Amino acid sequence: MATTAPAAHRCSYEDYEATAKWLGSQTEQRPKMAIICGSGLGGLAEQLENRVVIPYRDIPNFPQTTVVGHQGQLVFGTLEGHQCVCMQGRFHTYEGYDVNQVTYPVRVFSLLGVRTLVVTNAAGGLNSSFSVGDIMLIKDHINLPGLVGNNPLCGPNDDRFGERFLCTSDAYDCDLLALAQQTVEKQGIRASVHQGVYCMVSGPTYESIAEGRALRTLGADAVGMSTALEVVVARHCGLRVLGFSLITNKVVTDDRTLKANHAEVLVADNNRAQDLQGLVRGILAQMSVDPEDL
Ligand SMILES: O=P(O)(O)O[C@H]1O[C@H](CO)[C@@H](O)[C@H]1O
Ligand code: HPA
Repeated sequence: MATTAPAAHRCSYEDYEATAKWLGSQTEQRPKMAIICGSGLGGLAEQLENRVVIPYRDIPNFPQTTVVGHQGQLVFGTLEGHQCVCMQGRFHTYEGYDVNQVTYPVRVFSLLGVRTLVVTNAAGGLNSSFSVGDIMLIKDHINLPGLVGNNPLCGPNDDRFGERFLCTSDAYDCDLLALAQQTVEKQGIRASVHQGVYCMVSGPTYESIAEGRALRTLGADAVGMSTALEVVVARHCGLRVLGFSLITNKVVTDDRTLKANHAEVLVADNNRAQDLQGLVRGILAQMSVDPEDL
């Protein structure tokens, strides 16, 4: 039987606007910051004050989450003085969504007034100095799907969002990264936090031994099945980006008896998600709050 990639799901500017307008009618909160919670990392959204929770199923044009560890709701609220909107659950291409659906919320957030995107993910460690439970501050990415044509910016460019040819050499904001590193020093957690390169693959297969080795040779420190597409779209609409990977497993690069699995990913999240939450909160506490948020 022939298999085909999901047909391109074109979203018009009016679709994004309609979703943003609907969300704007559900809450008076106007967040300047959006946080995407990775697999098993939705706990951050529980920490928001003045929470307004909106299930994805109620939101016009929104996809639905299908992966264990991704709840499927937006949570508006305040974290360390910043008005935020958290995605408790994200979308992946391996679920059958195309790149425009996976990144749909990011453009909606930009229309809502969001200026900073914080992305988090669960990732497999490729760098041999990383341990399970470590945090990686993302300093750069390899957008493997994008490099071979599955880039959300392919197709007609909508200048209302951004320019045709996007530069991604500065995708992860240097100032935010420096602030994150300062917070790491302040919290005394330097031994378990690293800076590194995230490689996005499409999944849902975990890497073969040869693939794991190849990704390491390419220069990746961690690998996952998300994030890069969201970051590309965020940068296209001019958002600043700060990214974190929680290293939930070591990518198998030699021992054939070891097998990665999603249960192991969620267990590691469960054990270490609070460290990541503490770091994100510490960074936000040091970021100046937009006067409009007060
Ligand atoms: O990137 P997030 O959504 O955190 O999830 C990661 O964990 C899942 C695999 O265990 C994949 O979805 C991978 O991308
Ligand atoms: N590979 C790809 N994606 C992942 C992994 C992994 O080892 N762990 C969590 N997400």
